Amino acid sequence: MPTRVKICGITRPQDGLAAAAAGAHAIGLVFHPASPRYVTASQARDIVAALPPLVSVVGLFVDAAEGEIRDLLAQVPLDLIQFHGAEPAPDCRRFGRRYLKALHARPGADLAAAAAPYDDAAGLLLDAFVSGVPGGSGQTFDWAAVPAGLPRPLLLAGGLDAGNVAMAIRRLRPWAVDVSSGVESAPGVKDAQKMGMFMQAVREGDSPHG
Ligand SMILES: O=C(O)c1ccccc1N[C@@H]1O[C@H](COP(=O)(O)O)[C@@H](O)[C@H]1O
Repeated sequence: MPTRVKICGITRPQDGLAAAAAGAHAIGLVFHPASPRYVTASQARDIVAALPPLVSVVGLFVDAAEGEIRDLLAQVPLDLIQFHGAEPAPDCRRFGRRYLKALHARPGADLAAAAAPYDDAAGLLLDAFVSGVPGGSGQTFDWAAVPAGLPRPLLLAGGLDAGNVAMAIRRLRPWAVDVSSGVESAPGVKDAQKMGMFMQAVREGDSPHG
């Protein structure tokens, strides 16, 4: 099965289109105001409207208030919600939507234990832990910390780029990889060439001859 790719932190319709043209299966929209990739509901709607069909749209929140998330869900057609903070499982479930739960690979963390409560998640996304930065840090983490038997499909994130993603895929065989800063020319501005090179590297990681 080819590794799925989510390109996160799309802020402009042309970047969403370029991600889809490069072959991304999903794009991520960041609804965390402190992020350089933050988009409003209106910007998000414009990005979604420009996308071709069959590209999934993931809305990313970091410890957002329930009302804020409900408000967004009413305004923007999202396929999945990504919870990228310290949201407990009941808070992720209460919207009745498919969700991804991000877990941060703090040194020494027991990721299998951290994952256990999210047994109804559509997927578990593992990202680097960087103090004070919830995500989009461009930092990798020690892939040896990834547990063998996660209860849900693994989405690998954290500092991926065209130079390391093939190695990550060969080593961990994740269901999907998720990239943000590794395919940018500046924070929040995606680079079509880097996205193309990333997709090519994913194919190399998937290839038995790679
Ligand atoms: O992208 C962001 O700005 C962001 C902000 C807050 C939480 C999560 C965020 N992005 C997620 O972080 C991972 C890793 O990013 P990177 O590739 O290391 O830059 C990314 O895949 C997003 O899902």
